[in-house]
Order: sequence, then structure tokens, then C-alpha cells
Amino acid sequence: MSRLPRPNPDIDRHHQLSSSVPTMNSTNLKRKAVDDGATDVQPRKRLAPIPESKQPLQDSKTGPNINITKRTTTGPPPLTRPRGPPLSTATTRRTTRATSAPPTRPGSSASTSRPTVTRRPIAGRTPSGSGATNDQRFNALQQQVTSIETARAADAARLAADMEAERAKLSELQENHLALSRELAAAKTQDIDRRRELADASEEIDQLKKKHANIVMDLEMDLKKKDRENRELKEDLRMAKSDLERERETVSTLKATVSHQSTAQITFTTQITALQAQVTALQTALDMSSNQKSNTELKLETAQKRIEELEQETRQAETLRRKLHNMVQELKGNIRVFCRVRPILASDLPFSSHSSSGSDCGSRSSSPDDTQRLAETVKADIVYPDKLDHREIVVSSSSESATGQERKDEWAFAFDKVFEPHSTQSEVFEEISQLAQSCTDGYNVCVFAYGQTGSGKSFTMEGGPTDATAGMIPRAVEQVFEVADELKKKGWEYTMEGQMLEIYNETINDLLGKGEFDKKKHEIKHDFKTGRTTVTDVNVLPLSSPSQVRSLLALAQSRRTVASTLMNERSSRSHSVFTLRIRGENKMTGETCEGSLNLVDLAGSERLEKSGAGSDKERLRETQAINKSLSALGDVIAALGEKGEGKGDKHIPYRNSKLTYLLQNSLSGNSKTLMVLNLSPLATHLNESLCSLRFATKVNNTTIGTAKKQLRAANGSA
Ligand SMILES: Nc1ncnc2c1ncn2[C@@H]1O[C@H](COP(=O)(O)OP(=O)(O)OP(=O)(O)O)[C@@H](O)[C@H]1O
Repeated sequence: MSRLPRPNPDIDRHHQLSSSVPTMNSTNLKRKAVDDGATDVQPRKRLAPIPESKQPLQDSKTGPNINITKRTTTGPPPLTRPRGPPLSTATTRRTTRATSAPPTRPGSSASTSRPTVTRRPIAGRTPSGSGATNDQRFNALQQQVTSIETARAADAARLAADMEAERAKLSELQENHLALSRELAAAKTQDIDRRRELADASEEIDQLKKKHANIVMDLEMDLKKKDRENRELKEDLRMAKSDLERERETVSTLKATVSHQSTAQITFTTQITALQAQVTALQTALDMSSNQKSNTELKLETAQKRIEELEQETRQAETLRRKLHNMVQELKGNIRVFCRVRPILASDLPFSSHSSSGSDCGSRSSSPDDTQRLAETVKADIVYPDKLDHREIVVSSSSESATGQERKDEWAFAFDKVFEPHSTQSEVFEEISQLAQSCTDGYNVCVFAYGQTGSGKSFTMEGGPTDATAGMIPRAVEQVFEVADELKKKGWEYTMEGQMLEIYNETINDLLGKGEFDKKKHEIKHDFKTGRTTVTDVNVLPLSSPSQVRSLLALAQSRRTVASTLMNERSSRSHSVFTLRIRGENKMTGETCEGSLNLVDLAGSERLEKSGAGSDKERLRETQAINKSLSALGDVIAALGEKGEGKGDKHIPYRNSKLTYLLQNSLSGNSKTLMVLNLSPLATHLNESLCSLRFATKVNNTTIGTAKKQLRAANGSA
């Protein structure tokens, strides 16, 4: 802009202002440019290019003014008619154009001539004029015209000069306009750029604001977090301080301890010195001990050999013990008889209720004196004179003779052992336990419980539910397992299996089967080479613990109970035979053995008339079957006794009953048989008791195997 000539004073002033503005930074410059644009627009509007149609500045030769000038230069036109010159128009035009004309100078010729000519009234124009006057007027007019022409020429020259000046100005203005247009375009571009930059900047500002807001939010969160951490740290600090306090206390305690320990250390150091001296002494002793150790090792080796020899001897001794044990048993008699009298039960007493049956009368709620008195009234006269060996029993009975005299009968019997009513199960078993040992030594053992119904056979064999009342079967089985376990140390390994059978009306039933009584046919088979007896189609269960045997017995008992509901008192009217088969092997000595333990609960031995069979055919058949098998048992035992006394060809009637045939291998040869005679203590059962005592005496006087029993009867009544 400064490069252009500025006719406009405003533009010049602006130029001066612009040039006078000190140098600014880019932002100021941008703003300034915008401001300048605003400022420039105003004067530039004033200086806007003149439209072509309004362009008055033309070549003087072609413009209307030029025509005037031409007329001026070619001389005045012919004065045909005086008329007012169009001065007013020219004057008006000049006045109108005065803005662009140079300022009128006072005293110039144009200004002096024009008003004078146009405004002065024409003096010669009167109705009284003549030719001279007209000439004068004409001359005056001609002068006037001349002066006008002169003025016109002057005006034309002046106008031409003005035109020239105007043209120069115009071209200058056009250049100026072009330059300004370019500047305007540049300014507009700049303006657009700046606006874009402004928009970008605004956007940038918005983003920055957002970013700032995020940062502020983050910072606030950080601040909160820091606050929290600060609180935690304060809490930690507080705890650390309390810890520190405690630690200080501990340290002070430890310091005290350390000082104490220091004292102790001094003591220990002294002791260590003393101990080191001892160590030296012990080292010497150790050297000596090492020598002794070598000697001891030698001795140990010798002792080891000796132990082996002794173990060998022990094994031999075990074999010898077995032989000796067997000899002892044989000397005691391979068949032995124990007699056991059960106590009087509450149910035995007069007026006793059924519910109290089975319990010992001593346990009733009535006074002991009453019970004792009542018991005396029902009790049979039984005494036990042998208070040392407990082998005798004397039964007495008093009756009135035909002559009215009182007659007292007395029967004395002797057995291997007599157990009085107060005897416990364990006392009875103590005498039997030796037989369990024989069983593990490979002998067949048979224990019978014999006696009338209700005499205590089942109690003796199976016993009650408690350990104290457990009978011979569970005790014997437990003993067998114990002995087998003990013999493991001597190289013996045992396997055991069990079965439980019932013989009812000469029919074998499997008490471990499915409870199908009297339907299946079971056959007895003997293997005389091995001495093993088997029964077809019965369950033989492997046994590894006494508890298994207990559950086996419980199962058998439940089967029997079920059967009893079908047929009354079945357990009393049948024999039950529990068989535990035991096989042993000694891998050290190569010995093997196989034995069996048969525990038999015989059916009630009461006689026919006592059994109450009467017209009951079934009951009669039962009783006959029982009597047959029991007498067959007596016959077998008697025959075995006779055979043992030298009658080698004596026939043994095993086949006379299922019971004797089943137990054939357990009654013959080196087998051990024990009969427990169970007696009722009641006077009403005295005759039955005497029958049982006589049967047992017959068995007791029998010898089986090599040893003969040496027994003494109290009198010869047996
Ligand atoms: N030594 C004893 N101590 C206490 N109670 C006994 C004794 N012996 C037997 N009893 C009781 O006597 C009752 C009859 O005994 P048990 O049933 O053993 O006789 P049983 O001879 O087996 O009769 P059954 O032939 O009918 O089976 C039972 O209630 C039993 O508990």
C-alpha cells in the first residue's frame, strides 16, 4: 500500500498509521491483518473502481467537452440568434466536478469572466434601439463572444490540463485499485487461512480443554488415591510405631537375655572346655570300644548262629510240643465229659411271669431271701462233694416207701469236670481251650452239648450277646485264630473256612444257605486219605477273623429263627453242627496239617413221654429221630471204646444216624471229643437229669485212640 500514491488523505493517513505501527509477532500480525482489512475496506470502498459507464475521463478529442473545445479553436459560430449560452450547464458541470478539480484559485480569469457575463443585464436591449445601437450591441456581444471564446479556450485548455491530470490520477487510481484488489484477494486468502487457523486453534483449544479436563479428573482421582494411600500410610505408620514400640520392648528384653546368655555362654565355654577334655577321654574310650565292638561283632555272629540253631531247635520243640500236647490230651482221654448244671432261672420259680424267663433268679426285683426260699422249693437235691478237683456230682431223691418209710436214693457221678450253677462261661472254656490248640495242631475236635430241652446247651455253645456270656463256639474260634497268629512266628500259615448245618428229622439243612429247609438233599462224603468230610451243596465260607465267625453264627441263628416260626421250637428239636476247618503249612519245616473243630448243639434229649409228643405225630417223629440219633451217638462212642480196648475188628455203626455219619472223622482215630452234659437244676427234671448223667457216664468210660482214661466213679451206680 505504501508503494502506491495516495490522493486520498484518509488512505495517506492510514498509510502513515500502518507504517508507524511497530513490528509485531505472528499472532498480532494476524489480528492486525484482520484489523487492517477492516480498516482498509472503508477507504477502499470509498476508492472503489469507477464503473465504465460512469467513466467521465475520456480522450478529449472524443468526449463532449472536446467538441466544445473544437468549436472554440475553430472560431466562434455564426451568430444567428442571440441566445443564452449554455453556461449554466457548463457552470453546473464544473460545479459538479469541482470535487475532482483542483481548488479554484481566487482571481483566476475563468472565475472572473463567467459571473460577469451571465449575470449582468444587457443594457442595449430596449425598444427604442437603432442600427447603431444594434451594432454596438453586436460589437458588445461580439466582444462578449470573443471574451467568452477566450474564456472558453482558456477553460478548454484548463480542462484539458485537468483531464490530463485526471487521467493520470485515474491510471494511478486504477493501478492503485489493482494493487488493492490483489491485496484484498491476498488479505481474503489470508483471512480464510487465519479463520481456518482460528478454527483449528479453537478445535485444538477444545481438545486441550478436554485433555485438560481428563487430566484434571485423573489428577483428582490420583489425589483421592493419594489421600487414601496417605491415610493407609498413616495407619501403617501408626501400626509400625506400635510395632516399633513392641520391638523396642523385645529388643530390651533380648538385650537382657543376651546379657544373660553372655553370662551363660561364659559358663558354657567353661563347660565346653571341660567337655572337650571329656571328649578326648571318650575318644580314647571309643577307640577301646571299637576294639571291643569288633570282638562283640564276632560274638554277635556266633550268637546269630546260635539263634538260628535255637530257632531250629524251637521248631523241633514245637513239633515235639505238638506230640506231647497230643499225648497229654490222649492221657486225659480223647473223649472227655464235662457236666454243667445251669442256675435256677426266674422263669423256673412258681408264679413267675413269662417275661422274666431266661434271667437268673438272682437278678429279680423281689428280695433275695424270697427268691432263695422259692428256689429251694423247686431245686433238685444236687451236691458237689469234690471241692478240690470239681469232678463229682451227687444227685439225691427222697421218696416214701410202700410201708410209709422215707427212702433216700443217691446217685454219684464223676466226670472230667463238673461245673456248678455259678460257673461262668470263661471258666468252662478254660477247660476246653486245650482242644482248640489240638485243632491247630491238625487234630479233629468235636464238642457236643448234650442235655434235655432248656438245660442250657445253646447257652453253653453259643452263649449270650456280651463278651462275658459268649459261649464255647465264639471263644473256641477266637482261640484258634489267636493260636494260628501265634504260630506264624514259628513259620505256620493257616487258612480257615466254616460251615453250619442243622440235622432235623435226619435231614441235613444248610444254615448258611437261602433258608430253604428240608427241601435240598445234601450228601455226606468222606475222604479217608485226607480225613476230610464234606457235605454236598452247602455254603462253606472262608474265614479270616473271629468277627466273621460271629456274623456267620448270627446268620445261622436268624435262619433257624425263621424256620422256627414255621415249625415250633425247631432249634430244640434239631442238632446244629458248626464246623471250622483249618489248614496249616510251615514253609520252614515243610510240615502241613489239617484239623477241624466241630461244635455240636444237640437236640433236647428228653424221653418220649416227657416230650409231650402224645398224639402229635410230627412231634413223635421228631422225638424218635432225636432219640435215634442220640442213641446212635452213644453206640458209636461205645463201639469206639471197645475198639480201643483191643477189639480191632469192632464195627462202628456210624451210618446209623446222619449225626454220627457226619462226625465220623471227628470221632475216630486221634480225634478229640468233648461232651458237655447240661443239667437242669430243677427237681421236676430230676429223672431226665439222671438219664442224661447215665448216658454221659457211658461216654465218659470210653477210650478212643491210644490212651485209656483213668477215671474214678464215686460209687458204682453209673
Ligand atoms: N449257665 C447259665 N447261666 C445263666 N442262664 C442260663 C445258663 N444256662 C442256660 N441258661 C438259660 O436257660 C435258658 C435255657 O437255656 P438254653 O436255651 O441254652 O437251653 P437248651 O438246652 O439249649 O434248650 P433247647 O434244647 O430248647 O435249645 C435260657 O434262657 C438260657 O439263657
